[in-house]
Amino acid sequence: MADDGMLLNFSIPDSGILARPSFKGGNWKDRLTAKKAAQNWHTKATARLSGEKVPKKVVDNATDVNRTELGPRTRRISRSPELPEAGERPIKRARVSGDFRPKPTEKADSSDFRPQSNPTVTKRPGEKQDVPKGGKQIISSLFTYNPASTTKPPANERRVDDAPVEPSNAPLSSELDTFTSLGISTTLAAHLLNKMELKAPTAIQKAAITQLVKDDSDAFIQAETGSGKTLAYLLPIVQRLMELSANMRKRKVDENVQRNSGLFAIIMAPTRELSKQIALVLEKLLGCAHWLVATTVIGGEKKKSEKARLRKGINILVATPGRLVDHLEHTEALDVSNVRWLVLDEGDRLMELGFEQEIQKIVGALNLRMRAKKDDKLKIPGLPEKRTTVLCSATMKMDVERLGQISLKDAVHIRADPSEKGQVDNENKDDQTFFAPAQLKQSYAVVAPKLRLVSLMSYLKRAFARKGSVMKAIVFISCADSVDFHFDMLTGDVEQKAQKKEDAKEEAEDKDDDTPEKKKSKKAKAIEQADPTKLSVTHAESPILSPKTHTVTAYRLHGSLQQSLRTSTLAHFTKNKEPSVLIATDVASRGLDLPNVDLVIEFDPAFAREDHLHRIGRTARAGRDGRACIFLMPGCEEGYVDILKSDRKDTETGIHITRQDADDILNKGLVTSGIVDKNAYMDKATDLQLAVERWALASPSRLEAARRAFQSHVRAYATHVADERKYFDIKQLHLGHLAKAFALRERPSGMKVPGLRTGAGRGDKTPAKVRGGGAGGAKKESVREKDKQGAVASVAAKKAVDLDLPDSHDTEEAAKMRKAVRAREKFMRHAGMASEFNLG
Ligand SMILES: Nc1ncnc2c1ncn2[C@@H]1O[C@H](COP(=O)(O)OP(=O)(O)OP(=O)(O)O)[C@@H](O)[C@H]1O
Repeated sequence: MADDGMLLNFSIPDSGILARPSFKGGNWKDRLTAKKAAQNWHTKATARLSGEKVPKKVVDNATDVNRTELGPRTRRISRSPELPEAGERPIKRARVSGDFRPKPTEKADSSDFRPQSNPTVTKRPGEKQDVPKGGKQIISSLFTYNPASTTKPPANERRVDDAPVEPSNAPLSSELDTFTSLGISTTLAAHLLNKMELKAPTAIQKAAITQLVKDDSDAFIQAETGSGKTLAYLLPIVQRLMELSANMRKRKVDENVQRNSGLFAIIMAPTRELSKQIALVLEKLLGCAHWLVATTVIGGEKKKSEKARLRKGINILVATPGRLVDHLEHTEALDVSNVRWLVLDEGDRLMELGFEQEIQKIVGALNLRMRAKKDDKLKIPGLPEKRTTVLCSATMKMDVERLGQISLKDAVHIRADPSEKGQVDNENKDDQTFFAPAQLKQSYAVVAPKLRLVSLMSYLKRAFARKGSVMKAIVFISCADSVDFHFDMLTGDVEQKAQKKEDAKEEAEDKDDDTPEKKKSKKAKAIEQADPTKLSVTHAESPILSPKTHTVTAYRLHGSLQQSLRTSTLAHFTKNKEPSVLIATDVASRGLDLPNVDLVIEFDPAFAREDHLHRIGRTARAGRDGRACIFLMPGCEEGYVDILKSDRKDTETGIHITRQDADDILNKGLVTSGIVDKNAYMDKATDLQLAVERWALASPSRLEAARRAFQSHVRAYATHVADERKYFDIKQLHLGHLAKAFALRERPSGMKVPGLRTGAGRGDKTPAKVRGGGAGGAKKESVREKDKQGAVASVAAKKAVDLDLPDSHDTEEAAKMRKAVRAREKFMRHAGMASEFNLG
């Protein structure tokens, strides 16, 4: 080639072509990594240029640096020669929020938590993101580092769904078992059949009616949930009052019993909901004896209108104990001298809530006024001489015995023996336990803490996927804050379907004159307003649970809601004929008869076995089918299965209880049939989790609600009864993982919730993840001692969570609960049981 005289300028700067760049941007770790990597590359390149051999150590160092700083997923990048060019931004972490996808084959070999300094959460215009203190968020994989299950499902486990079981609480089927054969009048029996569609009595009704219609002895009725105990005591009372009326007519004393003839029966129940429910059944029953008048006196209602009703005259009264005492002391018109039937429904709960003193007062007042009336010439003819007291309770625990001592005398023990249905069973006095209905199909789900939220949603999505398969479900949660969080999440636009639609619409008609700032603030306001964290909203459509074909409505219920709201929520849920789910605390676990509940989910296990039986007893009532599932975490909680297996008495090895695992639940709930990728559920679950996290981060009030829910949940966890705390050991709880189930991306230790009491049971400085191991016996002991002291000091606070104490509304129940807590605390101090803050 000819030389055309061109000169090439190869002059190089003094610093040389391999100048070290200065690094800007990223955090200090990233800058250090990039600097070291570039340094290494520089050394190698200089060596190569000068024809030297590259020292092996340098190569290894580079790899090591990148391995330590960038984590295992970036190893491939660090080994490649694509090191940062001079002036380029350093290598970024591979896993960032938003584009994070778990690899099914991923091996857990580094820290699960990856702090993100710049989370790439999609921020909608106008949305605020409350980034935790220090700007760090933890976005961990759902499917790594989960604790392994300690138990294995038996290989040949029989599916309980397939096994036919005879219902244990159904009406009796023999032709001989009719209401009339028990001593109920044909008028009343006809009314039961025609107006209430009740053909035959249940076993406990048969036993109780037979006894109470003919005898004035006191009685203790014990039967399983949904077996018709309410009618078992109401029917004999109404029957006896109808007879009294007939007697008056016969003797020409009067036409009938009138409302001003006197108060003859008092029914006491521990909660307002239960009182109202009993009053409703009674009202239906009195449809055939309209001259008999019943009413309720319960806390939370207007005393003035109650007084007015009492003044007009009443024959049967349904009451909560506190309000009744109030009227006994302050309402002159309330004359109890004719009371001949006193029923204490849910006796164990009455005692648990600390109503002992009130009951003592009531029984004392009844005795006193009855005695005073004995010689009265105006006595009603046919009225029994003696008062019959009936105590209903599922269990015969110590406190029920105490209640019996206060109120009963030579009582007959009435229980329906499954072997001889309808018999009064006086033999089995030692049998103090009670069982779940036989036809109830039970299962347990072993779900790691991180997977709890997505598993619950997945479970519910599947349950409601087909209209008609599940019409009503109840999800039990340990505390009110957590109920609020889950309700808000289920009714929120988590997947932002509505938001996306609105955005598109707004973009299309973006003709208004608002400045961008104005638009932004409008949107932020709208997001805040749409937030259902306001307590006045107790039911709403659940977009996330509603399939395309139908709508699912979510409800919430807990003790911190105003009474009127609780009542209207329950009424709405009861009347709703469409699929619906009630998220509730134990306020809904006792006695409530909510029709057509097909499924009960114990998302948080109950604080005691009795409560668990009451909860699952909201389904499978009066012979109907029902399903119940309890969520347990891998580890010590799995031991609780033994307790669940003892739920029925008539099997030697315990009941069959089906096991479900999280992957199975996620697969069935999130993956549409036909998808062959067996790990597709992981992607779906991750997307769902991220959607919920983004939703929670999008509003400060939601984030605060999530934090509050998490902290209250942890406190409530510490209040399981002493006997069962080996299964629910707070020291085994992985708080970091659990926080993920509340859509939180921050370390539990740094979490601050305004207005929430500091951690009960341990000092604030105790590490978030409290584990037994580590620092040796002395330290462990001191932590335990601290726990103990904290526990005792805050016993009331713990119990407040346990009992779902309303914070601000000083309701009758709340006052009772506090009183009970104080009484127990005192008792425990005397008995030297300081560490036992939750007696079963
Ligand atoms: N003889 C009967 N035939 C059919 N259904 C009945 C009969 N008696 C009661 N029921 C129905 O059974 C359901 C449960 O009744 P109830 O609430 O009295 O049960 P319970 O034993 O008090 O339950 P819990 O222990 O949960 O309070 C109600 O819906 C009621 O209408």
